[in-house]
Amino acid sequence: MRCTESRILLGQFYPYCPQPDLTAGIVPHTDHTLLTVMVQDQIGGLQVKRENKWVNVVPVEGAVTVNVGDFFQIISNDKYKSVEHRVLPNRSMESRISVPLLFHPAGANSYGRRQNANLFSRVER
Ligand SMILES: O=C(O)CCC(=O)C(=O)O
Ligand SMILES: [Fe+2]
Repeated sequence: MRCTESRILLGQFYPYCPQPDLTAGIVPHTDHTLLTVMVQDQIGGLQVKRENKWVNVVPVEGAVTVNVGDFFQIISNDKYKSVEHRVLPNRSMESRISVPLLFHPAGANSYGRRQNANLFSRVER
């Protein structure tokens, strides 16, 4: 499996949201990636689920955020969990920008693991 051959770079723009209580933002999900590496500005809004609670991912200047994706969970046989996350509607008067780089496995249409006692069966994409 060539883990880093398929890459997608996204530029995401979150304008100020005047009615955040009526807006979903980016709904809770896990990334269907191996890894997601993201830079973001200082506005914030990204949250990860930890011990059943939503926790803010506080932006740190010069730092990248790295999410373990679904494929990492699969090939690690559940040792590393794909992180559930969401983005709240932007309450700041300034727009927010994030730039995630998504790393997907490439070169095969389905993936499984060779260890005994796999927790996951094959996954088609
Ligand atoms: O903009 C963010 O902070 C996260 C975006 C995200 O979760 C995604 O694109 O999958
Ligand atoms: Fe995501």
